[in-house]
Amino acid sequence: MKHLLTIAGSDCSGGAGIQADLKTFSALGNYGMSVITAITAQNTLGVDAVVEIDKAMVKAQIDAIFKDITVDAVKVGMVSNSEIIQQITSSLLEWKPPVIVIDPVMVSKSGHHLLQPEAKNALIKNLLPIATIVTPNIPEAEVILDRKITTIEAMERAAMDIYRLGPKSVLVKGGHLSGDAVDVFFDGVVITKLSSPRIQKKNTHGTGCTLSSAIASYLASEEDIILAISKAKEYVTKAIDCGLEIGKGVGPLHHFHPFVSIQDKNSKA
Ligand SMILES: Nc1ncnc2c1ncn2[C@@H]1O[C@H](COP(=O)(O)OP(=O)(O)OP(=O)(O)O)[C@@H](O)[C@H]1O
Ligand SMILES: Cc1ncc(COP(=O)(O)O)c(N)n1
Repeated sequence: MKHLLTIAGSDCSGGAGIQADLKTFSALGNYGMSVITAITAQNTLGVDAVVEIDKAMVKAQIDAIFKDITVDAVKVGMVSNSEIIQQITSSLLEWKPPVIVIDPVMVSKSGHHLLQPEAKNALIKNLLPIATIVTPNIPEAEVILDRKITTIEAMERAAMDIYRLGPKSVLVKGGHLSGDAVDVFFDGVVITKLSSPRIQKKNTHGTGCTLSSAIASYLASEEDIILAISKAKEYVTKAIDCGLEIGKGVGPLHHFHPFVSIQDKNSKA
């Protein structure tokens, strides 16, 4: 069992953020821990309110974990503002976890800004360079590079250009294009495309959070990075396929234990 830490925002409705991350860590057999950067009041319909946590409290949470417990991998999600970003960066540089997955969360599926506009540069200058892998979706890659991305070829160029900003590798996620769900990975040498059939289901709240947490889980187990991403994509694909009809809007994914078949889980859902 590996020790996984998520540094992210809380989603009280349980579909995204810290809650999705912890469910993913557990489903993949790991011990999950959390540092909360913001509390959101949200549900399957949208985000009603956000309270950011003071950077001193973010630091205190990180220190409390690292001075006591070995951390095998960290996933960073919603980070809100530049003060919190700078704090997380300096804390991670101090404690040096072996794996850092950065999911540069900017806007919720429902359209609410989760990263303040002033924080974009801090995210690019501070957090991206310490990432083992950064996992932008297409709208996030567009904000990072300040240009439109509408094709898989443009995703490939985007992965290479984001790599130049300093992360060890980049995965540009294709959930926002049409056709097959194709993600593009670049490790500085080779482009690898990972494709899965697009599932025509509406309950996809928290797909990005789930994928990045699953990547962190598999990297903690020292999987080869392409194998880790492939396994994580397989996990998120199954979780979308079993998405739950909970709430009146875009419902959450179903986090299931890999040893339990989807059919068993469906009959219980
Ligand atoms: N309908 C779908 N069918 C199959 N795979 C999907 C679908 N939607 C997204 N994916 C996959 O889910 C993963 C997350 O991608 P996506 O682009 O949705 O991230 P995201 O926008 O950051 O998610 P979110 O903001 O909902 O957390 C990727 O591997 C993507 O290819
Ligand atoms: C706390 C938090 N973190 C991340 C997301 C992104 O997830 P989605 O794009 O599915 O809304 C979210 N809605 N809330």
